[in-house]
Amino acid sequence: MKQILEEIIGYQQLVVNLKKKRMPVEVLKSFPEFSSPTRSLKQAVAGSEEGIIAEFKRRSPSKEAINLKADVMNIAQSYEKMGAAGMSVLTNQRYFGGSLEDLQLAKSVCNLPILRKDFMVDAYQMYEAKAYGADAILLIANALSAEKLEELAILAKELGLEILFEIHEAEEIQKLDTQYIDLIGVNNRNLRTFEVNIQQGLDMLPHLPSELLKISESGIQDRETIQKLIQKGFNGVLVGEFFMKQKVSEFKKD
Ligand SMILES: O=C(O)c1ccccc1NCC(=O)[C@H](O)[C@H](O)COP(=O)(O)O
Repeated sequence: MKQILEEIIGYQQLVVNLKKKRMPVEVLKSFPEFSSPTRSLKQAVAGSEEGIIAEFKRRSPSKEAINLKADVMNIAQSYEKMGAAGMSVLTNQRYFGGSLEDLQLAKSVCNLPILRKDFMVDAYQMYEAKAYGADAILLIANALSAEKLEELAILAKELGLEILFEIHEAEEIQKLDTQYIDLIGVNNRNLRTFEVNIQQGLDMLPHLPSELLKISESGIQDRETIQKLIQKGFNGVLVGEFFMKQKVSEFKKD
């Protein structure tokens, strides 16, 4: 059976090829956000105590429905009030129920830097991310070759987008030169098996470049775990399901 990561990447390339015809890069370049300054996710995380990147996620391949009726504008404003350093918006429709319009709406109602959380496989998606208001993009180490990662990283930088470089194992850090990396995301979820192991992420900390900000991603289900991860040396956390399952009135500062 084809594993989910390969399936998503294959699907993504098909969608990108269709989108390139429907909305050429030249059109994306005419969007107002394309020429607007970006907000720095890196600085926001560095300047915040817990470095929370709160994610907007309606559903997922591992959990299916999480919060299907969630209102992105309401959630974006609530994340900002809660004191999040940044917001992550899943823009993949088929697997996560998200869209670029969600990203655009989130950007329009809050001052948080916004990460486009998606499976980036093609230069076109960098232009798209910038046009719809992203401040940072995700590059997943084990989804692409080192050559492709570098090609996309160079373009992202040219467009003023920051890069969250996601790894699942310490050696994957070598796939992209650190000059391109703004934040390292250590994914606690194995994207092939969906197994979550927060301790494995913690064990990787001493093997990662000390000068880079480190974010623990996925499977974080309570405040105590956030505090533990920060105490042990992560600069921030990326949390989706835990927040998306709460009522916005329950979001707390600590
Ligand atoms: O969340 C999934 O099931 C998933 C499956 C396959 C590829 C990626 C997946 N998630 C993307 C993410 O990176 C997470 O949404 C993010 O780290 C937040 O995770 P969580 O706090 O567990 O919702």
